[in-house]
Amino acid sequence: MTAKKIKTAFITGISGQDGAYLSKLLHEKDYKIIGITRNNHSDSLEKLKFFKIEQFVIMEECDLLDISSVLNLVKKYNPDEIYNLAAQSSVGLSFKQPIGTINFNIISVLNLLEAIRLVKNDIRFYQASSSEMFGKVSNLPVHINTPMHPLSPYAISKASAHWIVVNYRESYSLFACNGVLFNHESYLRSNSFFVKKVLQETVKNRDKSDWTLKVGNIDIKRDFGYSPNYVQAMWLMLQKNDPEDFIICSGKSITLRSIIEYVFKKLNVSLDRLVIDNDLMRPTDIEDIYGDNTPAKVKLGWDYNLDFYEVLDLLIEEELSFFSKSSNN
Ligand SMILES: C[C@H]1O[C@H](OP(=O)(O)OP(=O)(O)OC[C@H]2O[C@@H](n3cnc4c(=O)[nH]c(N)nc43)[C@H](O)[C@@H]2O)[C@@H](O)[C@@H](O)C1=O
Repeated sequence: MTAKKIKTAFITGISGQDGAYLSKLLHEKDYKIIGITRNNHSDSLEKLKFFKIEQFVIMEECDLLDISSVLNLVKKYNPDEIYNLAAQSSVGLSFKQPIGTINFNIISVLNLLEAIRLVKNDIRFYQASSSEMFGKVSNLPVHINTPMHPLSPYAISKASAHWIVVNYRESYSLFACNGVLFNHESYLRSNSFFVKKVLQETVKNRDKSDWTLKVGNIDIKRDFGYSPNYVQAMWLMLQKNDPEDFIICSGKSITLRSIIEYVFKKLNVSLDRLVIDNDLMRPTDIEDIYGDNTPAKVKLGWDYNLDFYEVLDLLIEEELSFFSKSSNN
């Protein structure tokens, strides 16, 4: 009997929410995981520590804007798969730092694809593409071929990176594909994002008499899902016989206001605590967006049927439980 080959995977952006859930998944599948971060600070390991898997990940510091560093790393480990999750991922920040966002989110992808092309062209490449690139859509649900009208520097950077991946696939026959993920949340989401901010602030401050929740435009709609399930789709995409781009979403949009109302009601918080702050509004924002996940379900066998209110129930429970643990310490 031949021994099963251990696969090696690079995960760029391993310190984020998806990096942690994907590491957990690949660890369960016996991968050798190389985690790539911009700087090897101890806080890069925080989310891996949450799952107690930090000792199973080899961490490497690498500036993805520097092609020599990327080439050296690919030569050193000869990975089978690269999951590119690294990005300046905040849409809001991209309005303040458009050049940095566009520069990093495009050149890092080009460098990784060039390294694959030059060093080992059978490495399978996953790009974290984003629903933001569709922007101002006139027909819903969004499909993979829906025309793009990006509404932010972040969205422009993700649209460019998306087409670079398609171009490398078509020009050099690389196994490179885009997972176009819609908003997806979890306990490990950074608190600069809307859902985590609402949950964390409300759980932490609900008993304080002078606390208010300040938010921007909440009369818009988004298609929200659950991160642990979305990273499964990333892995499934790289196990297919042929590379293909997929929309990964729940298929339904809900208003941000309804999320706040739901969380406040569950936690017995009065809506008087809600304050709309114009400083938190973006120059442009998507009014409503949701996608069609049928191809992912049919062709990848991706299983997703969660309603976002079910996800919220789970997240509220987790937030309450970790908050009470941290207050008791
Ligand atoms: C798919 C996409 O998903 C994420 O991008 P995002 O949609 O910008 O995520 P968010 O949670 O920051 O905003 C969601 C919505 O909520 C509105 N909003 C209102 N009030 C606040 C507020 O107070 N804070 C924030 N952050 N947003 C607010 C805000 O204007 C926006 O319409 C990233 O993963 C990104 O990398 C990605 O690819």
